[in-house]
Amino acid sequence: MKPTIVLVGRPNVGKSTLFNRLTRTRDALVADLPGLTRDRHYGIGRVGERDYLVVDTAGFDPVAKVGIMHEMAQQAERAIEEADVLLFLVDGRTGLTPHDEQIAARLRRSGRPLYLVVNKAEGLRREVVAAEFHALGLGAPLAVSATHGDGVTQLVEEALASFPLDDEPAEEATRGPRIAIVGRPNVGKSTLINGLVGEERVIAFDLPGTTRDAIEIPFERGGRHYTLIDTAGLRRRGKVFEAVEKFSVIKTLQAVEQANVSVLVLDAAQDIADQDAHIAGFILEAGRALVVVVNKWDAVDDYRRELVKRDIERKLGFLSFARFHYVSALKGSGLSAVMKSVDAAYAAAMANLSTPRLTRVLQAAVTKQAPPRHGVFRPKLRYAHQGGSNPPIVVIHGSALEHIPTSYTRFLERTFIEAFRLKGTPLRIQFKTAHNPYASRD
Ligand SMILES: Nc1nc2c(ncn2[C@@H]2O[C@H](COP(=O)(O)OP(=O)(O)OP(=O)(O)O)[C@@H](O)[C@H]2O)c(=O)[nH]1
Ligand SMILES: Nc1nc2c(ncn2[C@@H]2O[C@H](COP(=O)(O)OP(=O)(O)OP(=O)(O)O)[C@@H](O)[C@H]2O)c(=O)[nH]1
Repeated sequence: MKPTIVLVGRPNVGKSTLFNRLTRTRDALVADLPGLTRDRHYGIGRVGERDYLVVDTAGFDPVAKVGIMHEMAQQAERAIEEADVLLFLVDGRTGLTPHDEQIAARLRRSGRPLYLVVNKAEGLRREVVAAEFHALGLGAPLAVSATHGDGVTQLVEEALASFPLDDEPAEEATRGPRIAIVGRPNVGKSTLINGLVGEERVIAFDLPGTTRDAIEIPFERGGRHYTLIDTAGLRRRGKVFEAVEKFSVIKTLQAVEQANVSVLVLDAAQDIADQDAHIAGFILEAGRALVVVVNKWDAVDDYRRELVKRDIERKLGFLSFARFHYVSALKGSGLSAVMKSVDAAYAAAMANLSTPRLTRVLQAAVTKQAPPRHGVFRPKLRYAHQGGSNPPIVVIHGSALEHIPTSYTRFLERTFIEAFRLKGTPLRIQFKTAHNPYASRD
């Protein structure tokens, strides 16, 4: 499982700037998708060999007792409790403040691994920085500059040193698709899980009370094996599952990461909210196969149904790669079709794409529509092979490929998805340019 880094600190110390730097490598993957707004607080990142989730607790105001600020404060509190590593940011230019000391006291109480990060340290002398912040009693501060990037790689390496590098889920360990059922509070996730699992055979269900890893529930349906990745601490009472924890964004994201297929549950009785879009965006960023379930279809009339469909089109247009189902988890209607789409999305995410066929499809695409010329450069796409699964990665070799515009990359993605019938999964394209400075000129 990818470790979760949580950024905490008073306003203006540079949390968002550090967050952006820590997640930047991933931005390019999901750039320019119509309708997609990135969640500025939750992201995936990679520095060197290290993959991680990163959470920015910006706006964290522990004094708010009601309303949206209170909600945010609660999620921040949860993030602190669920962090694998806390990075406590202070401002090297303004020095230590009483507010820093209050936050430090709160973080110490959490008992989570904690690193003191002195930001805006470009041009500052290490000894000065160390002396100033030593008083916090949090050990030697790590000096960084979020804007310039100084010290950020060392910071990540040091903070994550104790976590194992390899976090690919062991494919052999479970049979069949690993499914994460996600969505904001009250959309009907537990009801859906019961509809899918409750009546069927649950192969083994133990409660590893202390483990912080997501819990897995293997089950069988229609003679096929699946594993459910739990997001809410499910407990079984008789035949039904109950969620015993409140909604947690971090658990949701970790479950998505660990799954092959995410089932995003939406509530037809309510408008699509930012939080729906953010979870959807995260699934896309993680490259996970997706099935969208619009739940509570029984509770809405035809007029509302039309509105919902239009609302989805407008706000979740970037999910057009996924299949949508309009169901009633409560009445159990539409669930078999959901599972069919889960199977199809899983097959697409794990598909083997042969090199000769990929190359043929690539060449046909280029014949149909050549990549645009960029100044004196005309990108040349020569051959393609598969570079990974879940999501499928297509590696394209050629020259001057760095000049290929995003729109053309999207065209290639669509072409591969159609040719290999990969409905339900995002697909990634990586370009590898041969290092011959003349090869690309014509
Ligand atoms: N000199 C310098 N300025 C920085 C650095 N990192 C951030 N800043 C500046 O500090 C200011 C605050 O940065 P933010 O990233 O918005 O701070 P924040 O902690 O997210 O603030 P809130 O969203 O209010 O919690 C901005 O003007 C940044 O440009 C740094 O490494 N060096
Ligand atoms: N009419 C209707 N109500 C439903 C349906 N599915 C769930 N509900 C109701 O919606 C409410 C929330 O359902 P839950 O399954 O607890 O939702 P959840 O997403 O697990 O909620 P959290 O555990 O808070 O995240 C309950 O009152 C359900 O009975 C449905 O298909 N139709």
